[in-house]
Amino acid sequence: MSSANNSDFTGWVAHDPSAADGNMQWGSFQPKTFEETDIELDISHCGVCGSDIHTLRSGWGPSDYPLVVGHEIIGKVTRVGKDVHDLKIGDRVGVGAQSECCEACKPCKMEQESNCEKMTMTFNGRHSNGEKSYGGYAKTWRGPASFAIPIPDGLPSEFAAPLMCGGVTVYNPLVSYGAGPGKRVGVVGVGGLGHFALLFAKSMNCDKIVAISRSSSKKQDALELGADEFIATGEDSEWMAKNANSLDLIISTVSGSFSLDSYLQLLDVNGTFVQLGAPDDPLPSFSPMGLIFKNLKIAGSLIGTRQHIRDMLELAKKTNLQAWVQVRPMSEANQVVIDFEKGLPRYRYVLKN
Ligand SMILES: NC(=O)c1ccc[n+]([C@@H]2O[C@H](COP(=O)([O-])OP(=O)(O)OC[C@H]3O[C@@H](n4cnc5c(N)ncnc54)[C@H](O)[C@@H]3O)[C@@H](O)[C@H]2O)c1
Ligand SMILES: [Zn+2]
Repeated sequence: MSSANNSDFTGWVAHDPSAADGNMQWGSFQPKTFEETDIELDISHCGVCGSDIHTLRSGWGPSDYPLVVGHEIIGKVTRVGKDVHDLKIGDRVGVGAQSECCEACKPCKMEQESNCEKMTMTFNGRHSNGEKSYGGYAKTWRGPASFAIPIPDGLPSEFAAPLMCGGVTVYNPLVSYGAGPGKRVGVVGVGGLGHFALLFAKSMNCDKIVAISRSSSKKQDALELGADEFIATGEDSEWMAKNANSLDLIISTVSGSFSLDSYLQLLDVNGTFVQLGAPDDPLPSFSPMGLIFKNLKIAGSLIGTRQHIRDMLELAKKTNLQAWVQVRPMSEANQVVIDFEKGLPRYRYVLKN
């Protein structure tokens, strides 16, 4: 690993889509200009999210290379701009998938800033000053203090890191769609987001939690994570009929293509299907009949607000949430990306400096 000059930061730089095959280069990159509303972090941990991989391979359209991914960042504050009043050097904070908002658009005024019309994504985005945003597969992070959330004492950094994106992305729709007593919740896709959805649905005391996966290889894990039942869609051709009308809310974390029709059959009257996974390609068409006859709703949801993050961190601390993380050295990031693509994480890799 070579050292960088004073003005540059050092991290895993992706130069083209081959980065997703484990071809990121350790080297220097130019962070945004330091402004008085900014902080710098000495990064201790960064979770590995499916969105990192989509972006590395330009799956959502051409990425803005060179880039540094990673938006589940935990670090200690090492520098504070003059206009930052609520953070100080030494504080332990987290930065998730969003690192800036405009404060002026309709969603921002509704305190729904995670849907800001001009939002800055933590990597592969642009700050309000026009400069590129760089993520957490690095030594140092620089950006606005306004999206750095203090981590409650007692919550380990390796658990806090993946909560910053993976955790809040499922926490938001679970809360927004009333997960809790009286609700039967299905979770499709038992990966990073999915495992958090099972853990949180359990801590919210839902009536029934059902994990839905293609094979039964994760059945035992899902039951330990809080599922009451498990459906292996690839192993039982009768799964839709057997489980029809059995759920009120489905949280789909599926990152690839899937048939919406089949999952809608599992919803009971007035049920809601929330899509969180963001496949590279559009989904196959579906029949509106399934929606119409049961008054179903299809929703999407993007990460969560700062208040969601704060509330979630408190819940995680209060319930002693045990995320299933595998801590790997930052130096192994390329191998970690390869392993992620193979579907090996159980259930979230966290890079540690
Ligand atoms: N909406 C948001 O704000 C938001 C935030 C973070 C991540 N995401 C997206 O969510 C998705 C999941 O992210 P992750 O970090 O949990 O990834 P992950 O790879 O850990 O989990 C995805 C899971 O879906 C499973 N899966 C894939 N295709 C499937 C199918 N057809 N049927 C059933 N299961 C299937 C995979 O095996 C895997 O277990 C990604 O697309 C990511 O970009 C969205
Ligand atoms: Zn993410």
